[in-house]
Amino acid sequence: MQKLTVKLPQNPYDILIHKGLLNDIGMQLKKVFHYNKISVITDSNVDGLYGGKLIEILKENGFLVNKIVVTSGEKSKSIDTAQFIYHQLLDYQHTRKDLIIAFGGGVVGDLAGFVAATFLRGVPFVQIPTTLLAQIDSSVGGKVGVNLDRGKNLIGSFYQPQGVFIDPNLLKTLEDRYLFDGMAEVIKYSCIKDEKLFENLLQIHSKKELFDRLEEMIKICCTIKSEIVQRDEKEQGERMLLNFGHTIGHGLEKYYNYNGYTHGEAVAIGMYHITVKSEILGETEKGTSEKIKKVLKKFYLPYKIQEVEKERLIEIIQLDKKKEDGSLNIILLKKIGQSTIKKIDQKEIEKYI
Ligand SMILES: NC(=O)c1ccc[n+]([C@@H]2O[C@H](COP(=O)([O-])OP(=O)(O)OC[C@H]3O[C@@H](n4cnc5c(N)ncnc54)[C@H](O)[C@@H]3O)[C@@H](O)[C@H]2O)c1
Ligand SMILES: O=C(O)C(=O)C[C@@H](O)[C@H](O)[C@H](O)COP(=O)(O)O
Ligand SMILES: [Zn+2]
Repeated sequence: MQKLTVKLPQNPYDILIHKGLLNDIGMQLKKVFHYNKISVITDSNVDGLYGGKLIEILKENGFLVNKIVVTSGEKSKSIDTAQFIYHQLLDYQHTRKDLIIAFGGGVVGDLAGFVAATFLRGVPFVQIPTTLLAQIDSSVGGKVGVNLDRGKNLIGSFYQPQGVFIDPNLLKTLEDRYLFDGMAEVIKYSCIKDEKLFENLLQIHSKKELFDRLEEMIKICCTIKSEIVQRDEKEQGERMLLNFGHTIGHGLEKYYNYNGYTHGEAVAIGMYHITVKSEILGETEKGTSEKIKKVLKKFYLPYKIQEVEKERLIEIIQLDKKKEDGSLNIILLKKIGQSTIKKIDQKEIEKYI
Protein backbone atom coordinates (compact mmCIF):
# COMPACT_ATOMS: atom_id res chain seq x y z
CA MET A 1 0.00 0.00 0.00
CA GLN A 2 1.33 3.42 -0.97
CA LYS A 3 0.33 6.32 1.24
CA LEU A 4 0.72 10.00 0.44
CA THR A 5 -0.50 12.81 2.65
CA VAL A 6 -1.84 16.10 1.36
CA LYS A 7 -0.50 18.29 4.13
CA LEU A 8 -3.00 21.13 4.26
CA PRO A 9 -3.04 22.99 7.59
CA GLN A 10 -6.87 22.99 7.99
CA ASN A 11 -7.68 19.59 6.51
CA PRO A 12 -4.82 17.19 5.85
CA TYR A 13 -5.81 13.87 4.27
CA ASP A 14 -4.29 10.68 2.95
CA ILE A 15 -4.24 9.26 -0.55
CA LEU A 16 -4.04 5.47 -0.45
CA ILE A 17 -2.99 3.62 -3.60
CA HIS A 18 -3.24 -0.16 -3.75
CA LYS A 19 -4.39 -2.79 -6.25
CA GLY A 20 -7.48 -4.40 -4.72
CA LEU A 21 -8.09 -1.57 -2.24
CA LEU A 22 -11.83 -1.66 -2.96
CA ASN A 23 -12.08 -5.02 -1.19
CA ASP A 24 -10.69 -3.39 1.93
CA ILE A 25 -12.65 -0.17 1.72
CA GLY A 26 -14.93 -0.79 4.71
CA MET A 27 -12.00 -1.10 7.09
CA GLN A 28 -10.16 1.87 5.56
CA LEU A 29 -13.23 4.11 5.82
CA LYS A 30 -13.66 3.33 9.49
CA LYS A 31 -10.26 4.96 10.07
CA VAL A 32 -11.44 8.35 8.74
CA PHE A 33 -15.18 8.26 9.38
CA HIS A 34 -16.74 7.48 12.73
CA TYR A 35 -20.48 7.49 12.02
CA ASN A 36 -22.37 4.89 10.05
CA LYS A 37 -24.57 6.58 7.43
CA ILE A 38 -23.30 6.95 3.88
CA SER A 39 -24.59 8.19 0.52
CA VAL A 40 -22.69 6.79 -2.45
CA ILE A 41 -22.88 8.97 -5.56
CA THR A 42 -21.95 7.17 -8.76
CA ASP A 43 -22.78 7.06 -12.46
CA SER A 44 -24.74 4.51 -14.45
CA ASN A 45 -21.67 2.75 -15.93
CA VAL A 46 -19.71 2.50 -12.70
CA ASP A 47 -22.82 1.38 -10.87
CA GLY A 48 -23.32 -1.45 -13.37
CA LEU A 49 -19.72 -2.61 -12.97
CA TYR A 50 -18.92 -2.07 -9.32
CA GLY A 51 -21.95 -0.56 -7.54
CA GLY A 52 -23.22 -3.84 -6.14
CA LYS A 53 -19.80 -4.83 -4.84
CA LEU A 54 -19.17 -1.51 -3.06
CA ILE A 55 -22.58 -1.46 -1.41
CA GLU A 56 -22.18 -5.04 -0.25
CA ILE A 57 -18.76 -4.35 1.29
CA LEU A 58 -20.06 -1.23 3.05
CA LYS A 59 -23.05 -3.08 4.46
CA GLU A 60 -20.86 -5.98 5.62
CA ASN A 61 -18.87 -3.40 7.55
CA GLY A 62 -21.96 -2.13 9.34
CA PHE A 63 -22.67 1.01 7.29
CA LEU A 64 -26.16 2.13 6.32
CA VAL A 65 -25.99 2.96 2.62
CA ASN A 66 -27.99 5.07 0.21
CA LYS A 67 -27.01 4.90 -3.49
CA ILE A 68 -27.58 7.79 -5.87
CA VAL A 69 -26.96 7.08 -9.55
CA VAL A 70 -26.59 9.77 -12.23
CA THR A 71 -26.37 9.32 -15.99
CA SER A 72 -22.76 8.85 -17.12
CA GLY A 73 -21.08 11.65 -19.06
CA GLU A 74 -20.07 15.31 -18.85
CA LYS A 75 -23.67 16.55 -19.25
CA SER A 76 -24.35 15.32 -15.72
CA LYS A 77 -21.88 17.85 -14.31
CA SER A 78 -24.67 20.39 -14.01
CA ILE A 79 -26.71 22.38 -11.52
CA ASP A 80 -29.75 20.31 -12.50
CA THR A 81 -28.07 17.04 -11.56
CA ALA A 82 -26.76 18.59 -8.34
CA GLN A 83 -30.35 19.55 -7.52
CA PHE A 84 -31.54 16.00 -8.20
CA ILE A 85 -28.90 14.76 -5.74
CA TYR A 86 -29.83 17.33 -3.05
CA HIS A 87 -33.38 15.97 -3.09
CA GLN A 88 -32.19 12.37 -2.87
CA LEU A 89 -30.06 13.31 0.12
CA LEU A 90 -32.99 15.05 1.82
CA ASP A 91 -35.21 12.02 1.23
CA TYR A 92 -32.55 9.86 2.90
CA GLN A 93 -32.24 12.36 5.77
CA HIS A 94 -28.52 12.68 5.10
CA THR A 95 -27.12 14.96 7.83
CA ARG A 96 -23.92 16.93 8.37
CA LYS A 97 -22.44 13.97 10.25
CA ASP A 98 -22.99 11.56 7.35
CA LEU A 99 -20.56 10.79 4.57
CA ILE A 100 -20.75 11.19 0.80
CA ILE A 101 -18.65 8.82 -1.30
CA ALA A 102 -17.83 10.02 -4.82
CA PHE A 103 -17.48 6.74 -6.70
CA GLY A 104 -16.64 7.30 -10.35
CA GLY A 105 -14.59 9.32 -12.79
CA GLY A 106 -13.90 13.04 -12.80
CA VAL A 107 -17.49 13.89 -13.58
CA VAL A 108 -18.81 12.11 -10.49
CA GLY A 109 -15.91 13.40 -8.36
CA ASP A 110 -16.45 17.04 -9.31
CA LEU A 111 -20.23 16.80 -9.03
CA ALA A 112 -20.41 14.82 -5.78
CA GLY A 113 -17.68 17.03 -4.29
CA PHE A 114 -19.69 20.11 -5.24
CA VAL A 115 -22.80 18.64 -3.64
CA ALA A 116 -20.78 17.79 -0.51
CA ALA A 117 -19.44 21.35 -0.36
CA THR A 118 -22.89 22.92 -0.60
CA PHE A 119 -25.44 20.49 0.91
CA LEU A 120 -26.32 21.73 4.42
CA ARG A 121 -23.34 24.12 3.93
CA GLY A 122 -20.92 21.23 3.81
CA VAL A 123 -20.86 17.53 4.61
CA PRO A 124 -17.80 15.24 4.71
CA PHE A 125 -16.87 13.31 1.57
CA VAL A 126 -14.26 10.90 0.26
CA GLN A 127 -13.18 10.07 -3.26
CA ILE A 128 -12.98 6.58 -4.73
CA PRO A 129 -11.85 7.47 -8.27
CA THR A 130 -12.46 4.91 -11.01
CA THR A 131 -10.90 6.45 -14.15
CA LEU A 132 -7.21 7.07 -14.75
CA LEU A 133 -7.88 10.79 -15.03
CA ALA A 134 -9.64 10.79 -11.69
CA GLN A 135 -6.95 8.67 -10.01
CA ILE A 136 -4.10 10.93 -11.09
CA ASP A 137 -5.78 14.33 -11.04
CA SER A 138 -9.39 15.15 -10.24
CA SER A 139 -9.77 13.24 -6.95
CA VAL A 140 -6.89 15.17 -5.37
CA GLY A 141 -6.80 18.86 -4.51
CA GLY A 142 -10.39 19.77 -3.80
CA LYS A 143 -11.46 21.53 -7.00
CA VAL A 144 -15.14 20.62 -7.14
CA GLY A 145 -17.79 22.08 -9.38
CA VAL A 146 -20.25 21.94 -12.22
CA ASN A 147 -20.45 23.42 -15.71
CA LEU A 148 -22.77 26.14 -16.89
CA ASP A 149 -24.19 26.28 -20.40
CA ARG A 150 -21.75 29.14 -20.97
CA GLY A 151 -18.59 27.38 -19.86
CA LYS A 152 -16.66 24.70 -17.98
CA ASN A 153 -16.46 24.52 -14.19
CA LEU A 154 -17.84 28.03 -13.77
CA ILE A 155 -19.58 27.18 -10.50
CA GLY A 156 -17.68 25.47 -7.73
CA SER A 157 -15.51 25.58 -4.69
CA PHE A 158 -12.26 24.43 -3.20
CA TYR A 159 -13.48 21.70 -0.86
CA GLN A 160 -11.12 18.96 0.21
CA PRO A 161 -12.10 15.31 0.65
CA GLN A 162 -11.38 13.45 3.90
CA GLY A 163 -9.49 10.81 1.98
CA VAL A 164 -8.76 9.45 -1.48
CA PHE A 165 -8.82 5.68 -2.05
CA ILE A 166 -7.24 4.58 -5.31
CA ASP A 167 -7.59 1.04 -6.61
CA PRO A 168 -5.75 0.74 -9.96
CA ASN A 169 -7.48 -2.61 -10.60
CA LEU A 170 -10.66 -0.66 -11.36
CA LEU A 171 -8.98 0.66 -14.51
CA LYS A 172 -9.08 -2.79 -16.14
CA THR A 173 -12.63 -2.16 -17.35
CA LEU A 174 -12.00 1.35 -18.74
CA GLU A 175 -12.61 1.81 -22.45
CA ASP A 176 -9.39 2.63 -24.33
CA ARG A 177 -10.68 6.10 -25.12
CA TYR A 178 -10.83 6.94 -21.41
CA LEU A 179 -7.56 5.24 -20.58
CA PHE A 180 -5.81 7.49 -23.10
CA ASP A 181 -7.89 10.47 -22.03
CA GLY A 182 -6.29 10.08 -18.60
CA MET A 183 -2.86 9.85 -20.23
CA ALA A 184 -3.32 13.42 -21.48
CA GLU A 185 -3.21 14.68 -17.88
CA VAL A 186 -0.21 12.42 -17.13
CA ILE A 187 1.53 14.06 -20.09
CA LYS A 188 0.51 17.45 -18.69
CA TYR A 189 2.29 16.72 -15.38
CA SER A 190 5.40 15.61 -17.22
CA CYS A 191 5.40 18.74 -19.40
CA ILE A 192 5.03 21.17 -16.52
CA LYS A 193 7.22 19.53 -13.88
CA ASP A 194 8.88 16.25 -14.71
CA GLU A 195 11.11 15.74 -17.75
CA LYS A 196 12.08 12.24 -16.58
CA LEU A 197 8.43 11.19 -16.53
CA PHE A 198 8.11 12.58 -20.08
CA GLU A 199 11.08 10.53 -21.25
CA ASN A 200 9.67 7.43 -19.53
CA LEU A 201 6.34 7.87 -21.28
CA LEU A 202 8.16 7.73 -24.60
CA GLN A 203 9.52 4.31 -23.59
CA ILE A 204 6.07 2.73 -23.25
CA HIS A 205 5.33 0.61 -26.30
CA SER A 206 2.19 -1.37 -25.54
CA LYS A 207 -0.96 -1.30 -23.46
CA LYS A 208 0.52 -4.08 -21.32
CA GLU A 209 3.60 -1.94 -20.57
CA LEU A 210 1.30 0.95 -19.76
CA PHE A 211 -0.69 -1.17 -17.30
CA ASP A 212 2.53 -2.45 -15.72
CA ARG A 213 3.55 1.13 -14.96
CA LEU A 214 0.20 2.60 -13.98
CA GLU A 215 0.56 2.29 -10.23
CA GLU A 216 3.95 4.00 -10.28
CA MET A 217 2.59 6.73 -12.58
CA ILE A 218 -0.42 7.33 -10.33
CA LYS A 219 1.93 7.81 -7.39
CA ILE A 220 4.17 10.23 -9.31
CA CYS A 221 1.23 12.34 -10.52
CA CYS A 222 -0.52 12.41 -7.13
CA THR A 223 2.78 13.47 -5.54
CA ILE A 224 3.25 16.34 -8.00
CA LYS A 225 -0.33 17.48 -7.51
CA SER A 226 -0.28 17.20 -3.70
CA GLU A 227 2.92 19.23 -3.48
CA ILE A 228 1.50 22.00 -5.67
CA VAL A 229 -1.82 22.03 -3.79
CA GLN A 230 0.00 22.18 -0.43
CA ARG A 231 1.84 25.30 -1.58
CA ASP A 232 -1.11 26.98 -3.31
CA GLU A 233 -4.47 25.44 -2.43
CA LYS A 234 -6.63 28.26 -3.81
CA GLU A 235 -4.76 28.79 -7.09
CA GLN A 236 -3.24 32.19 -6.45
CA GLY A 237 -0.07 31.30 -8.34
CA GLU A 238 1.74 28.00 -8.88
CA ARG A 239 -1.44 25.90 -9.01
CA MET A 240 -2.29 27.60 -12.32
CA LEU A 241 0.46 25.46 -13.87
CA LEU A 242 -1.93 22.49 -13.57
CA ASN A 243 -4.01 24.33 -16.13
CA PHE A 244 -1.44 23.87 -18.92
CA GLY A 245 -3.44 23.13 -22.09
CA HIS A 246 -6.73 23.94 -20.39
CA THR A 247 -7.31 27.50 -21.65
CA ILE A 248 -7.84 26.21 -25.18
CA GLY A 249 -8.94 22.76 -23.93
CA HIS A 250 -11.86 24.01 -21.87
CA GLY A 251 -12.77 26.36 -24.72
CA LEU A 252 -12.94 23.42 -27.14
CA GLU A 253 -15.00 21.28 -24.77
CA LYS A 254 -17.59 24.02 -24.51
CA TYR A 255 -17.33 24.91 -28.23
CA TYR A 256 -18.60 21.41 -29.03
CA ASN A 257 -21.09 21.53 -26.13
CA TYR A 258 -19.31 18.74 -24.23
CA ASN A 259 -20.20 16.37 -27.06
CA GLY A 260 -17.04 16.51 -29.14
CA TYR A 261 -13.81 15.92 -27.27
CA THR A 262 -13.36 14.34 -23.86
CA HIS A 263 -11.59 16.53 -21.31
CA GLY A 264 -8.23 14.84 -21.84
CA GLU A 265 -8.49 15.01 -25.63
CA ALA A 266 -9.30 18.72 -25.52
CA VAL A 267 -6.39 19.33 -23.12
CA ALA A 268 -4.10 17.35 -25.47
CA ILE A 269 -4.95 19.68 -28.34
CA GLY A 270 -4.61 22.68 -26.02
CA MET A 271 -1.10 21.66 -24.86
CA TYR A 272 0.20 21.06 -28.36
CA HIS A 273 -1.39 24.11 -29.88
CA ILE A 274 -0.28 26.70 -27.34
CA THR A 275 3.23 25.25 -27.48
CA VAL A 276 3.38 25.54 -31.28
CA LYS A 277 2.48 29.21 -30.88
CA SER A 278 4.80 29.97 -27.95
CA GLU A 279 7.63 28.32 -29.87
CA ILE A 280 7.00 30.58 -32.86
CA LEU A 281 6.97 33.55 -30.48
CA GLY A 282 10.37 32.47 -29.13
CA GLU A 283 9.06 31.76 -25.63
CA THR A 284 9.60 28.00 -25.73
CA GLU A 285 12.65 25.94 -26.65
CA LYS A 286 12.54 24.89 -30.31
CA GLY A 287 11.39 21.32 -30.92
CA THR A 288 9.19 21.16 -27.79
CA SER A 289 5.88 21.01 -29.68
CA GLU A 290 7.23 18.17 -31.86
CA LYS A 291 8.13 16.22 -28.70
CA ILE A 292 4.61 16.80 -27.35
CA LYS A 293 3.10 15.68 -30.66
CA LYS A 294 5.15 12.48 -30.51
CA VAL A 295 3.99 11.55 -27.02
CA LEU A 296 0.35 12.46 -27.76
CA LYS A 297 0.39 10.28 -30.86
CA LYS A 298 1.82 7.41 -28.83
CA PHE A 299 -1.28 7.45 -26.65
CA TYR A 300 -3.70 7.94 -29.56
CA LEU A 301 -4.54 11.47 -28.48
CA PRO A 302 -5.46 14.24 -30.91
CA TYR A 303 -3.16 17.23 -31.30
CA LYS A 304 -4.42 19.20 -34.31
CA ILE A 305 -7.08 21.82 -33.83
CA GLN A 306 -10.08 21.22 -36.11
CA GLU A 307 -11.43 24.01 -38.25
CA VAL A 308 -13.20 26.21 -35.67
CA GLU A 309 -14.85 29.60 -35.72
CA LYS A 310 -11.99 31.46 -34.05
CA GLU A 311 -14.08 34.42 -32.84
CA ARG A 312 -16.49 32.09 -31.07
CA LEU A 313 -13.68 30.08 -29.43
CA ILE A 314 -12.04 33.28 -28.20
CA GLU A 315 -15.37 34.49 -26.83
CA ILE A 316 -15.67 31.27 -24.79
CA ILE A 317 -12.05 31.51 -23.61
CA GLN A 318 -12.73 35.00 -22.23
CA LEU A 319 -14.73 33.28 -19.45
CA ASP A 320 -11.58 31.45 -18.27
CA LYS A 321 -11.12 31.65 -14.50
CA LYS A 322 -7.46 32.60 -14.81
CA LYS A 323 -8.35 36.13 -15.84
CA GLU A 324 -8.13 39.29 -13.79
CA ASP A 325 -9.30 42.70 -14.96
CA GLY A 326 -8.40 42.83 -18.61
CA SER A 327 -5.64 40.27 -18.45
CA LEU A 328 -5.47 36.51 -18.72
CA ASN A 329 -2.92 34.14 -17.19
CA ILE A 330 -1.77 31.51 -19.63
CA ILE A 331 0.56 28.58 -19.03
CA LEU A 332 3.56 28.11 -21.29
CA LEU A 333 6.48 25.71 -21.31
CA LYS A 334 10.04 26.97 -21.32
CA LYS A 335 10.95 23.41 -22.25
CA ILE A 336 9.72 19.94 -21.34
CA GLY A 337 9.56 19.80 -17.53
CA GLN A 338 9.68 23.57 -17.03
CA SER A 339 6.59 25.74 -17.11
CA THR A 340 5.69 29.32 -16.43
CA ILE A 341 2.65 31.55 -15.96
CA LYS A 342 2.42 34.48 -18.36
CA LYS A 343 0.04 37.37 -17.87
CA ILE A 344 -1.20 38.69 -21.20
CA ASP A 345 -3.72 41.28 -22.23
CA GLN A 346 -7.02 39.46 -22.86
CA LYS A 347 -6.92 40.53 -26.50
CA GLU A 348 -3.49 38.94 -26.96
CA ILE A 349 -4.97 35.42 -26.62
CA GLU A 350 -5.50 35.55 -30.38
CA LYS A 351 -1.73 35.16 -30.81
CA TYR A 352 -1.87 31.78 -29.06
CA ILE A 353 -4.76 30.26 -31.00
N1 LIG B 1 -11.30 18.59 -10.14
C1 LIG B 1 -10.21 18.48 -10.85
O1 LIG B 1 -9.11 18.80 -10.39
C2 LIG B 1 -10.27 17.89 -12.23
C3 LIG B 1 -9.08 17.50 -12.87
C4 LIG B 1 -9.17 16.95 -14.15
C5 LIG B 1 -10.42 16.77 -14.75
N2 LIG B 1 -11.55 17.15 -14.09
C6 LIG B 1 -12.88 16.92 -14.68
O2 LIG B 1 -13.05 15.51 -14.80
C7 LIG B 1 -14.01 15.25 -15.82
C8 LIG B 1 -13.53 14.13 -16.72
O3 LIG B 1 -13.36 12.98 -15.93
P1 LIG B 1 -13.22 11.54 -16.60
O4 LIG B 1 -12.31 11.61 -17.74
O5 LIG B 1 -12.94 10.61 -15.49
O6 LIG B 1 -14.66 11.31 -17.23
P2 LIG B 1 -15.97 10.55 -16.71
O7 LIG B 1 -16.17 10.71 -15.26
O8 LIG B 1 -17.06 10.99 -17.62
O9 LIG B 1 -15.62 9.02 -17.00
C9 LIG B 1 -15.38 8.62 -18.32
C10 LIG B 1 -16.25 7.40 -18.69
O10 LIG B 1 -15.72 6.24 -18.05
C11 LIG B 1 -16.76 5.56 -17.36
N3 LIG B 1 -16.11 4.87 -16.25
C12 LIG B 1 -15.69 5.38 -15.07
N4 LIG B 1 -14.99 4.49 -14.38
C13 LIG B 1 -14.98 3.35 -15.10
C14 LIG B 1 -14.39 2.07 -14.93
N5 LIG B 1 -13.63 1.77 -13.87
N6 LIG B 1 -14.60 1.13 -15.90
C15 LIG B 1 -15.33 1.43 -17.00
N7 LIG B 1 -15.88 2.63 -17.24
C16 LIG B 1 -15.71 3.59 -16.30
C17 LIG B 1 -17.74 6.63 -17.00
O11 LIG B 1 -19.02 6.11 -16.76
C18 LIG B 1 -17.69 7.51 -18.24
O12 LIG B 1 -18.50 6.97 -19.25
C19 LIG B 1 -14.20 16.55 -16.58
O13 LIG B 1 -15.42 17.13 -16.20
C20 LIG B 1 -13.04 17.41 -16.10
O14 LIG B 1 -13.36 18.77 -16.14
C21 LIG B 1 -11.49 17.70 -12.85
O1 LIG C 1 -6.37 20.93 -9.91
C1 LIG C 1 -6.17 21.88 -10.65
O2 LIG C 1 -5.83 22.99 -10.21
C2 LIG C 1 -6.32 21.75 -12.11
O3 LIG C 1 -6.32 22.75 -12.81
C3 LIG C 1 -6.47 20.38 -12.68
C4 LIG C 1 -7.11 20.35 -14.06
O4 LIG C 1 -6.64 19.18 -14.70
C5 LIG C 1 -8.63 20.24 -14.01
O5 LIG C 1 -9.13 20.04 -15.31
C6 LIG C 1 -9.37 21.36 -13.31
O6 LIG C 1 -10.72 20.98 -13.10
C7 LIG C 1 -9.41 22.64 -14.08
O7 LIG C 1 -9.88 23.61 -13.25
P1 LIG C 1 -10.38 25.04 -13.71
O8 LIG C 1 -10.13 25.88 -12.52
O9 LIG C 1 -9.58 25.45 -14.90
O10 LIG C 1 -11.83 24.88 -14.03
ZN1 LIG D 1 -7.80 18.83 -16.48
